[in-house]
Amino acid sequence: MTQENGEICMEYKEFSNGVSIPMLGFGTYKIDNADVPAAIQGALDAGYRHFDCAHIYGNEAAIGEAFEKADVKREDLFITSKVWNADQGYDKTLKAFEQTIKDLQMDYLDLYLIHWPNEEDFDLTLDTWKAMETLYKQGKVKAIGVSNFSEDQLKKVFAMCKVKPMVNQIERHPYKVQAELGKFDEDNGIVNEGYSPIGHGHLILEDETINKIAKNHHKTAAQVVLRWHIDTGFVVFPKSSKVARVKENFDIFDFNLDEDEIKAISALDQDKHLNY
Ligand SMILES: NC(=O)C1=CN([C@@H]2O[C@H](COP(=O)(O)OP(=O)(O)OC[C@H]3O[C@@H](n4cnc5c(N)ncnc54)[C@H](OP(=O)(O)O)[C@@H]3O)[C@@H](O)[C@H]2O)C=CC1
Ligand SMILES: O=C1CO[C@H](CO)[C@@H](O)[C@@H]1O
Repeated sequence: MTQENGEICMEYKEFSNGVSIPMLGFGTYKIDNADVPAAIQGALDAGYRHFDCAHIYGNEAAIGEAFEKADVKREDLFITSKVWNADQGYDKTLKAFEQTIKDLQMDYLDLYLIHWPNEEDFDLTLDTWKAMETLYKQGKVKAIGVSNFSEDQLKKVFAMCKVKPMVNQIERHPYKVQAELGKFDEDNGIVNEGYSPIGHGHLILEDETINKIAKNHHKTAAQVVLRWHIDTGFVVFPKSSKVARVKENFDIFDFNLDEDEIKAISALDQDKHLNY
């Protein structure tokens, strides 16, 4: 669905509880505190309203400060954060959440995620999920989900949960298409989010096939890759500290890829991890 939001053109995806998320957001990993004010203002000016944050990124307080100073209403923003590995467990998660909303200067989050599963002690992760459910029931978060979870780990959550995860945020780009897990998520009513959507700045933007398609559309390789994500149902949030790129990455709502182009990009899959 495309919506005209004043001047802003955006596509949205709906969670199983009816809450909708803008399919294009802004990633905040590796944005230095000193660069946060300009980055957040630049992203707002370009039209972004969805911001992907995390306690471990070390910049939530600076991001909160930037929103406080910006001319934007809280209800117009979609804010995600994630509970870090060291904060897993029921009580620690509730405490970590309070720290995150204090840093962000907000009284609720739109989406809260478990950042990583604990593979050695998955019971701890299941306790963490119980805390996510508590936050959801208390109305402190509009939606809850996970990140970096496999199909097996999701099945273990399904077996104990009262509220199913609404999101799985996973590494995803043309060299790591995640077809199987993406389909599993979709079949189970979980919205897919793709992190490092342009390969964390590695390789993807030099790819010959992608550049050929980009040339045909008079678009850049980054724009074509972001369009591919959205056309294949993934929510994305590229990061850039450069104003021109922040704008370029948002300028993807005036074209679509045809079926052959989508197939050609998906065929580039090498199951290659690029988030290094
Ligand atoms: N859940 C998880 O475990 C993880 C979640 N994430 C989330 O995903 C977000 C995005 O992923 P990230 O790893 O940052 O990688 P991205 O795929 O967004 O790539 C970011 C890199 O690409 C460069 N770049 C951005 N736009 C362009 C462009 N148009 N042309 C050329 N280069 C460009 C940036 O450089 P420059 O800034 O210099 O422009 C930066 O080096 C993160 O910020 C974070 O919010 C990321 C990793 C793990
Ligand atoms: O989101 C991410 C980026 O930062 C973290 C580490 O600092 C990663 O582990 C994580 O996946």
